[in-house]
Amino acid sequence: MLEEDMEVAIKVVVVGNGAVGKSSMIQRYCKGIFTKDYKKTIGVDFLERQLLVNDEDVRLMLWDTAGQEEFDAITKAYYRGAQACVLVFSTTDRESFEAIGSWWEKVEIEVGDIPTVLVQNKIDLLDDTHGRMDHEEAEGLAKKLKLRFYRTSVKEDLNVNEVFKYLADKYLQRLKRQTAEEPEVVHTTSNKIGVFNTTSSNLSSQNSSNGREVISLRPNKQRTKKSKNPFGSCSLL
Ligand SMILES: Nc1nc2c(ncn2[C@@H]2O[C@H](COP(=O)(O)OP(=O)(O)OP(=O)(O)O)[C@@H](O)[C@H]2O)c(=O)[nH]1
Repeated sequence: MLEEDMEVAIKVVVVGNGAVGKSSMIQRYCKGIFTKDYKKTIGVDFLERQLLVNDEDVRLMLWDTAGQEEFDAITKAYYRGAQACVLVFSTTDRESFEAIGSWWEKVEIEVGDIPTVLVQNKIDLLDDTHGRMDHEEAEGLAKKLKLRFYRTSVKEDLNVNEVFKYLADKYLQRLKRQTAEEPEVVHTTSNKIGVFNTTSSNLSSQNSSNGREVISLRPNKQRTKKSKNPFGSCSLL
């Protein structure tokens, strides 16, 4: 058990080529919705969701990075402090699968070894013969990179929760090991381990500033079509 009055907040970056379904996955998980429209992500955005993992309150902050190379320079800064990662490719886009290695390297270079999963999204389109991905190939890559592998359909809401639950769980295990090894670390508000002291704030209030350390991370995101509130029904930090 982690120390009382501490809340674990985990910054998760969701990366992969453009149009593989990163924004959709985050929206599905945080807001429970799916839209067919494609709005290219420009820059960075995040949504959050709280969940309970082994009786531990965990706040996941899901960072949506643009898959398009032209935004590389903007997104680079947002890897900083990431504590877990989802590498996404699409069933209908072979190139997005081939790009996984370089996305993985990029994350490693920016943040080192963090809990990571490999996700093949859009499995509802498996029968689309043009884009069919070889099962073994994807599993082989997961093995090679030593990553847990999930097949998801954000559209059908298949396996999305499992991806984030696994990451939260994996992160907590690591955090506990780290805490056991260096007990003093848990008393800090260090972004590195994602533990925030929440004693002075009202946890039950949606508008509380219990994540005030995070405010400075709020991204500036625009979309190519009609702008929309990226936080929607999720609580603002
Ligand atoms: N059929 C199907 N379509 C999906 C699925 N997930 C996402 N899509 C669609 O794929 C398109 C791209 O999804 P986005 O979530 O915008 O992709 P992205 O990876 O965030 O793209 P960038 O912002 O360019 O990085 C949209 O039209 C989505 O509706 C899925 O599981 N199945």
